Amino acid sequence: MTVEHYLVIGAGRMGGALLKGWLADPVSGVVADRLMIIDPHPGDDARNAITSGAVHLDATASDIGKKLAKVQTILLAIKPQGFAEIAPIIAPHLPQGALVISILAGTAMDSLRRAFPNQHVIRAMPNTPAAIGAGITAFTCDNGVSERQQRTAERLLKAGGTVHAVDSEHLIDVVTAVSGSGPAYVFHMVEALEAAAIKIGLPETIAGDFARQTIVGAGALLDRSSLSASELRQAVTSPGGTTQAALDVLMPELPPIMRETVKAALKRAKELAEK
Ligand SMILES: NC(=O)C1=CN([C@@H]2O[C@H](COP(=O)(O)OP(=O)(O)OC[C@H]3O[C@@H](n4cnc5c(N)ncnc54)[C@H](OP(=O)(O)O)[C@@H]3O)[C@@H](O)[C@H]2O)C=CC1
Ligand SMILES: O=C(O)[C@@H]1CCC=N1
Repeated sequence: MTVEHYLVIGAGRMGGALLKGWLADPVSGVVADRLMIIDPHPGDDARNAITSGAVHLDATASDIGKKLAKVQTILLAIKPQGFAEIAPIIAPHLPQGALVISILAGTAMDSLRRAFPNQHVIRAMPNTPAAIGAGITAFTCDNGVSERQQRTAERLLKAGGTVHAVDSEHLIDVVTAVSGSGPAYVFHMVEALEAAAIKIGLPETIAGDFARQTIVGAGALLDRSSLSASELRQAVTSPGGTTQAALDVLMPELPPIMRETVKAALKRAKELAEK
């Protein structure tokens, strides 16, 4: 059986979250001493992995080709803006037929294919809850990705939570706007609830706690309950009560704002693809 070697290019917040998830999950098949990291300033999770035996590589070192000769699977997790600079430095040293999994928002399959002409490419869109196995990821395969490579990608992405294969690249951009960026929408809701709580008189010392735990508790209930979000909302809402009064304000406003929110993210993904 071939022993798989993995490379992470860009181990900041998202690359770090994923590699932390891999190392915590034996099913991922990734162990520290078969993991290589290229990142001039790796984040905390990657630094911990390096302490545990992962190899920190310098992409410009003269022996980089020798070091990368055994790599079969590469996670590309740099900022989209850095892609044009780093891809030509690394691609010539990657083994022919290796799998490149890109999580770059808006970087099109076409650009990835051109940058890695001798490799096979998967575009995936995870989210930061992957760091605790509670993420959701969509991925799509380019032509030429083998079934074994698709299984490898699913195994790696599943260490971060739920995984869905989608058959169009456009859906990766759509998912980016929904779940990729989505945790930020929820965190902003906590910020807004905290600010509103202070405004109506909750002391600043405890307002953050009440706002945060409201979202944490509601999320956990949503996770564990068999009821839909709509049914759980109705369970809070007594006819003629306080929640009804609140939702009379919120419900007409939030759906159009949410629509504009995801549309702005999708538009930006398409703009990034044109750069
Ligand atoms: N954050 C998120 O929620 C999600 C992000 N993504 C995608 O993941 C990618 C990374 O985002 P995120 O983790 O937030 O960004 P970060 O900035 O946290 O991570 C990127 C890392 O890449 C490093 N880096 C910069 N230049 C190079 C280089 N030439 N070679 C190797 N590494 C380099 C950065 O170092 P330095 O800090 O020194 O620049 C940094 O550590 C993006 O493409 C984004 O679209 C996808 C889904 C969700
Ligand atoms: O903001 C971004 O562009 C990335 C993609 C999804 C989440 N963060």
